[in-house]
Amino acid sequence: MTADRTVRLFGDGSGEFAAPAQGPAALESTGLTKRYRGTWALRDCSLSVPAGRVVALVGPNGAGKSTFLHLAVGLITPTRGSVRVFGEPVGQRAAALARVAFLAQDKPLYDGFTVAEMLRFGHHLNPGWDDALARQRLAELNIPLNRRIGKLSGGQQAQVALTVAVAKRPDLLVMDEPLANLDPVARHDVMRSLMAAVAETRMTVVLSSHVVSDLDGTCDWLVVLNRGQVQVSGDIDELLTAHRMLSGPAGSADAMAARMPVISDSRSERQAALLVRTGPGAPSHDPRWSARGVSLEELVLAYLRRPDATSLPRPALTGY
Ligand SMILES: Nc1ncnc2c1ncn2[C@@H]1O[C@H](COP(=O)(O)OP(=O)(O)OP(=O)(O)O)[C@@H](O)[C@H]1O
Repeated sequence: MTADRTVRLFGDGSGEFAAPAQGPAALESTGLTKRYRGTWALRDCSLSVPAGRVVALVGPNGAGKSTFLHLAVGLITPTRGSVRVFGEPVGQRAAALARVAFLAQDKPLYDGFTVAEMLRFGHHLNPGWDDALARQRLAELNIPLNRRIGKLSGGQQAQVALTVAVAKRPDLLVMDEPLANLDPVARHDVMRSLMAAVAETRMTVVLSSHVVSDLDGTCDWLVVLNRGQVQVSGDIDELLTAHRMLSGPAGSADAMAARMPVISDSRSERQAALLVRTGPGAPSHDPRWSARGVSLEELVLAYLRRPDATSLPRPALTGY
């Protein structure tokens, strides 16, 4: 028996990752499918997010992000498949949802309440409420308790909504577009205060966003949803390590592209740039070609432009 129960399945150059196998996943979906009348909002989504991660759920409009998050917190029921939170099936046991806080796209605040009244409301509804944490956060943010929610700026409202969610002391915090409608400074402030809360509470966070650059440097796990399907799920550092941008003569681009999975391929008359997935089994480079690392944004955009390309974990083998 090895101490690390993760079994690495690298070796064939496919660049696919083994899923970590320690403890129950914070969030796990199996064949998750949701159909609204004629629309398949989500199709056969299987993924697993380890506990303690900060997960970026990205995808274009209509990709199924909100549907996935609503299924994960039991607000809607799947057409097929299932979701588990810390090993407990969502929808069958209240225990799963007691550990979850959900921040919906339209922030769940009451404009007519003062901030203090909002805290009292949160306290009343949540047995695990941490009032000291809520008040400390709001004091640090200089948000007055006697101000009506409707009179706060958009950024302050987002901070109050985040504070209410964090004060529930969830093990899993799920947020649907928490940065939508915020200016760049407010987006940065909300992410910074989210990271402070994560450092303090060690909760797992899943947040959706359109703006990948907002998530870069703060999230450590990436899920890309596209057209209702999971295209990418994995540790961001591992994903970045496993992808390279290759540049070289267009004349030998076909030969290079045949060697490894190409996620994006852009060519001019003389030059070619290939974003590829490499792996330990990948062949060494042709000296006429140069390679560089990719940014998270480049990686996400490349996959979104190639809906048929995937980078998903293989099943982890435990106990061997
Ligand atoms: N209640 C509903 N009834 C019918 N169709 C729906 C419903 N909710 C979502 N859909 C459809 O399901 C698909 C996925 O929608 P969803 O809102 O989950 O995507 P999204 O990635 O969150 O999009 P956005 O980034 O625009 O918020 C879309 O085609 C949408 O029109």
